[in-house]
Amino acid sequence: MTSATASSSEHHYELIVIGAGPIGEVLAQAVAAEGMSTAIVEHDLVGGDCAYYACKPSKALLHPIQVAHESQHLGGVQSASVVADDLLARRNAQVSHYDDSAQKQALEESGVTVVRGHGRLTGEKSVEVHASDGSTRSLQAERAVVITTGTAPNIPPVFEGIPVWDSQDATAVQDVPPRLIIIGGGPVACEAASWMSALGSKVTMLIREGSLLTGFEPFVSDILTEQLEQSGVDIQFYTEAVQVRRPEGMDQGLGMIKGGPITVRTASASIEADELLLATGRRPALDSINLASVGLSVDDVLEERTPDWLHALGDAGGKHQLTHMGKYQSRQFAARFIHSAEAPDADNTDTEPPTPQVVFTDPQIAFVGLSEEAAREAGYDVITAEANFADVAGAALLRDDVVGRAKIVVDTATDCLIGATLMGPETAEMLHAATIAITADVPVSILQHAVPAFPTASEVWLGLLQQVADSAGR
Ligand SMILES: Cc1cc2nc3c(=O)[nH]c(=O)nc-3n(C[C@H](O)[C@H](O)[C@H](O)COP(=O)(O)OP(=O)(O)OC[C@H]3O[C@@H](n4cnc5c(N)ncnc54)[C@H](O)[C@@H]3O)c2cc1C
Ligand SMILES: NC(=O)c1ccc[n+]([C@@H]2O[C@H](COP(=O)([O-])OP(=O)(O)OC[C@H]3O[C@@H](n4cnc5c(N)ncnc54)[C@H](O)[C@@H]3O)[C@@H](O)[C@H]2O)c1
Repeated sequence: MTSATASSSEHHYELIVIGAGPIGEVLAQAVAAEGMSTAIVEHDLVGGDCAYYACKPSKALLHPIQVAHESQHLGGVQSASVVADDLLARRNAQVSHYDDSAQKQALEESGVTVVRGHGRLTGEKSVEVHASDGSTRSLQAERAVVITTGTAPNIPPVFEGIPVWDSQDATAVQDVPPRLIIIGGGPVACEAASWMSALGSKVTMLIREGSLLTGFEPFVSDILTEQLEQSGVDIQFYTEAVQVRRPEGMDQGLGMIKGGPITVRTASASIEADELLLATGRRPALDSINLASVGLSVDDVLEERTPDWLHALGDAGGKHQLTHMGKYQSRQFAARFIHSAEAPDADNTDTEPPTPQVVFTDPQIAFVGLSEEAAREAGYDVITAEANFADVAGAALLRDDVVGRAKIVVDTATDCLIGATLMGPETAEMLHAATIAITADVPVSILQHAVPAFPTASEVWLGLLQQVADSAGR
């Protein structure tokens, strides 16, 4: 067992982690649990964006909305409706009213030293922490420094300098704007359109491309567009902002409307709203950690041209922007760090596991592995199968009017699943079956003997697997 050593001006740890989001926390806790001295540096809330400004508050808002929707499509119950103030109160409770003391305490109880302040590199294995009270603390790593600083929003040039909402404001919404423009069609835009519309905003989505959720199976966009439009969202594809004006813009705090009306001019129209949410993606937050002090650029980190002692994991590493995938990276890294005397490579895994993702819209969109298009682009020869959830007895019992579709992608060379999309009722909880099938390389001929219980939505697998068997001539 080793412990932190401190001289009057410098504190030594085996591992220093910059950024206490879920990825940094998982790594620091795993290493500290082995008795290795570990410090984690955080300049905002311990728990990171995920806990306070992203995953947790967004799902805290979306789940009651989903329950209300379901009850409106279920005979035999008096349907529930969303009560805006109560919904925001639930969100506040789920983010502990933006108080991280319990999360900080949990980290400290697991043996991690939490250092509050902005961390930046000052040289090899050296980190300087600037606290909000103006004090500075120097930390020295014996073995490694890991950057887990998450992401910062992408701001297209036309929006630069104009006060508007980013995803943090949307998840922390306090003031509900009567009219909201959302720029973008990714998961942030689609989920935020769902909760802002349920809270009472008239939402207009402006999307540069011709679909929502690019990269997912094409039917996902078709179904989701119809569902969002039915709930009152106006969706305009192939539409880009060319000019933006907000004469009385001012930042009034997180989740508050940032001033007077905002006007967006597109190629064909001018649209006015009370707020605008930029959901145009996020990039690794590597700009303010002084990489130059160790002779590195942002690209060096993203392309893994870093010295042995320096690594970036989670969103900051640039491979995924999903909590569960970052936490997986942390567990893998921690195992190698604990068992090797040297600092391990960040990416020393034999194979990259399939990536699952759930977008918590109504219906839920659960996706793992490769879409058909991505599989073909990667050179696979594939068989695909599709089925509607409305044709599955177990799904039809969950909701009176079932909307949704499932698709699987099978590699003909191995007869194994390489991708699955389940868009329908309660599919978030069904996804792991597909993830296990892909990870374990279970052939379709075996999967056909995994019998789903009746009457559940999982019976969708029966039709999908039979179609693949038929196509393969079995
Ligand atoms: C609205 C929204 C909803 C999302 N929903 C989901 C979801 O449902 N499921 C999912 O898997 N993913 C979701 N994501 C993505 C998910 O939030 C990220 O993948 C996840 O937060 C990454 O964790 P992280 O630890 O890498 O970074 P973060 O959670 O961003 O944490 C990084 C931490 O580092 C701190 N930090 C940064 N720089 C410094 C510095 N120099 N010094 C000290 N501290 C620093 C930050 O303050 C922050 O606390 C969502 C994202 C958004 C925007
Ligand atoms: N449930 C979930 O798993 C979940 C929920 C929210 C966010 N996330 C993750 O967080 C990350 C950020 O999400 P996101 O939706 O912001 O990013 P994204 O990259 O998935 O989508 C960004 C959208 O903005 C558009 N865009 C980008 N630049 C633009 C520009 N200059 N002008 C107009 N449009 C532009 C893109 O075309 C796209 O539609 C993603 O990796 C996402 O997977 C996950």
